[in-house]
Amino acid sequence: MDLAIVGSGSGNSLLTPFWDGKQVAIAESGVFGGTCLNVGCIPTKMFVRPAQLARTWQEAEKLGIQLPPGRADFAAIRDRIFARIDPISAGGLDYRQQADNVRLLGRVQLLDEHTLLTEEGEKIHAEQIVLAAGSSPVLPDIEGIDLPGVHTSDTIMRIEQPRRLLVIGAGFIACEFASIFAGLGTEVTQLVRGDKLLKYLDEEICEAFNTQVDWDVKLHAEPRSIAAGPQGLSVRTEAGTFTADAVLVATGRRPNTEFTAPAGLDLHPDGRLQVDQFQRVMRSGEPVPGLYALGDISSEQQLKHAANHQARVVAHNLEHPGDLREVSEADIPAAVFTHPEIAHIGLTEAQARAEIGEHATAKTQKYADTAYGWAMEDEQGLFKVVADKRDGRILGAHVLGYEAANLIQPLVTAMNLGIDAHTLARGQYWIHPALMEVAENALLGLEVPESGRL
Ligand SMILES: Cc1cc2nc3c(=O)[nH]c(=O)nc-3n(C[C@H](O)[C@H](O)[C@H](O)COP(=O)(O)OP(=O)(O)OC[C@H]3O[C@@H](n4cnc5c(N)ncnc54)[C@H](O)[C@@H]3O)c2cc1C
Ligand SMILES: NC(=O)c1ccc[n+]([C@@H]2O[C@H](COP(=O)([O-])OP(=O)(O)OC[C@H]3O[C@@H](n4cnc5c(N)ncnc54)[C@H](O)[C@@H]3O)[C@@H](O)[C@H]2O)c1
Repeated sequence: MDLAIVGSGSGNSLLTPFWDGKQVAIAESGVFGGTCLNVGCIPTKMFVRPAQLARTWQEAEKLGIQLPPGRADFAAIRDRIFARIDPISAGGLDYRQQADNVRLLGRVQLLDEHTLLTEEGEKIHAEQIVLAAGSSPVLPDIEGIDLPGVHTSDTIMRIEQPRRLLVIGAGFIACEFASIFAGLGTEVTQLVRGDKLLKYLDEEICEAFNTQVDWDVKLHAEPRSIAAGPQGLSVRTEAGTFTADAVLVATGRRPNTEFTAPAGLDLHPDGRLQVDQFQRVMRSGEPVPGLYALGDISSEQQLKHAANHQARVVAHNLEHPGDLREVSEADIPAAVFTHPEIAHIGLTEAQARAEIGEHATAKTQKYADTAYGWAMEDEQGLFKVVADKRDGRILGAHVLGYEAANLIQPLVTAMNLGIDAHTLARGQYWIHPALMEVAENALLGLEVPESGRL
């Protein structure tokens, strides 16, 4: 083989026309297409949109429009989503099966940098290998975790709508599903081990999010056990026992590295593979030529746009071993598609103050204080920018509210392309009275040097 790829998620995008006519193997132990397509970003966001629509009657009422509260047909939504997604996965698999030069394998082990071992005991030799095997949910080791009705993100989207749902965890996945099911009419109780949801956020945004969510949250409620009874599934915690028809466990994801154990590769303390700036996998502190990794198996941020960028770098490096390209060191933005929505990039205000002390400046602009915010009668939205007073360098941006994931993008552009805060604010026209003016106003509120632009 010229190339073997483990994982058909982001790994599947590596097969550019360069590989036509060369011998390639793709190993996939699960559903073709990986997490994002089948059980991750795409189906979740296809549930987020109807959950948002089901909530619009509340905003409409504020503006003088009486709409009936949204009533979701969960089964129809679920079936529509998977009727669209499942054929894409099946089509992707079929396309690879039809290709003369591609061999499809099931679960494999990595024996060394050139050898995979299939479950049937066949050794596959490849000149170059890419490890793109992703990550899997981590489950707490408690009694009842394997009861029917206890789900992870891998299964929760295919169930019948529960009347009551318990969500365990306080991260991205737990919050997004709590928001989806609450929007679609399920009674959601989120059980949180610590004292807040999404604790890694900028403090001000975190506090606003925690006070604005429209489902029930129980803090200091680490699960001890789960039991099935006549009323449903009961989760016992130090804050009491909670009962529902289904339980979602969203307590983190672990990189899938077990299959690489025979090859003795270097791991970070959090379990992901160590890679160098060219995405080459490390062993005994040295990069292994021709062995690459990308995506959740080696990324600090388990995000699809990070995996996609790394896949472009790896695709180049596989094709040009004598002209390796480095992965970008730019800050990676992220969004949490909850109600309210959140987006962020770079340093929080507290992190900036810890790094540069009094040189840090921050400005939070409320959506409510812009013209479009008046039109929306918005009471929730916040747009925060963190910068360095000395040169106006933008260090971070944190947005909470309507369309946060879209509204943050100019700040991502500025940070990635090195545009300072005043130049970003005054170096362009901002359409009036679009909601995007909230970013302009936040930028103009920072204590930063003027760029000379008016
Ligand atoms: C519920 C959920 C929502 C998400 N939402 C977002 C979002 O909105 N935005 C965002 O940016 N990110 C989101 N993510 C994260 C995103 O899905 C992942 O970062 C991304 O899909 C990782 O891609 P990957 O190519 O590394 O791995 P995957 O797409 O997981 O591909 C790895 C594949 O390798 C296979 N595999 C594993 N071991 C072996 C083996 N030994 N042999 C053969 N095959 C093997 C697996 O079956 C899997 O199909 C979400 C994740 C989840 C779970
Ligand atoms: N919109 C997005 O971009 C998006 C959406 C979903 C997932 N993701 C990616 O997937 C990754 C994994 O998401 P996640 O939410 O599973 O992980 P996470 O690490 O963000 O959150 C895990 C949560 O589980 C809690 N927890 C851990 N062990 C526990 C235990 N024993 N009992 C109770 N609580 C426990 C933690 O305190 C934390 O709140 C994210 O880091 C993110 O990169 C991204």
